[in-house]
Amino acid sequence: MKHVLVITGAAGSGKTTVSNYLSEHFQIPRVVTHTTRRPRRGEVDGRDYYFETRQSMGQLHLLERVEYDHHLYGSSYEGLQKAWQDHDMATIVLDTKGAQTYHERLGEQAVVIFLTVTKQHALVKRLAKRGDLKTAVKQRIASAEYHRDLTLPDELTATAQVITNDEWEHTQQQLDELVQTLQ
Ligand SMILES: Nc1ncnc2c1ncn2[C@@H]1O[C@H](COP(=O)(O)OP(=O)(O)OP(=O)(O)O)[C@@H](O)[C@H]1O
Ligand SMILES: Nc1nc2c(ncn2[C@@H]2O[C@H](COP(=O)(O)O)[C@@H](O)[C@H]2O)c(=O)[nH]1
Repeated sequence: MKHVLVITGAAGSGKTTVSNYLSEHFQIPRVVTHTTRRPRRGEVDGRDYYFETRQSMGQLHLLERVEYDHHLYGSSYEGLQKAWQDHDMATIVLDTKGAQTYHERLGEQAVVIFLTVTKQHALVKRLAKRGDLKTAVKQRIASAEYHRDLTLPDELTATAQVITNDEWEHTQQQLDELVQTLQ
């Protein structure tokens, strides 16, 4: 059975870091999603996201679409099929609303990983350390979506793999174990 590892959690919890690790160490491809937000420093169109306008976003054939911190984000079934073409596993980085949609639509094929940290203030520190502009961090942590994504939705508590990403070595160990069980 093909699987998609749906990596979710609050901003700064380490979703992209986890996806990059799985790509580098296990060659698991990431589904590139679409957004109307502007690229951050170093982000590349087609690698990190497909950067869209509201108009071009409206023309896409999407599996799900959300509004997060005043911007649109969406992922397509075609993107998932493309990642699955040569691999039995793929990753996708989503907010918790998107993670619920994948759980509902794909059932057991969607393995949800919810990332959290013990101390919430670590998230803000990590966003600043990543180089995000102060104003962008302020806006992000003031958003309703940021607060919502600090908690795993009730619908996912029975099935999601919860990883407390305080110490990277421990996170890595849990990811290695998870990948082994799915291979
Ligand atoms: N266990 C960890 N310990 C310390 N720093 C970490 C850890 N995991 C990730 N980071 C760092 O935290 C920052 C945020 O990580 P990342 O970009 O992966 O978060 P994210 O959940 O994808 O955030 P966003 O939703 O805002 O895109 C990065 O600079 C990353 O290197
Ligand atoms: N439901 C979806 N969520 C998505 C998608 N692509 C990214 N995301 C999530 O949005 C927030 C904000 O991302 P950022 O890159 O601006 O920090 C974050 O939680 C992402 O995981 C998507 O296609 N659908």
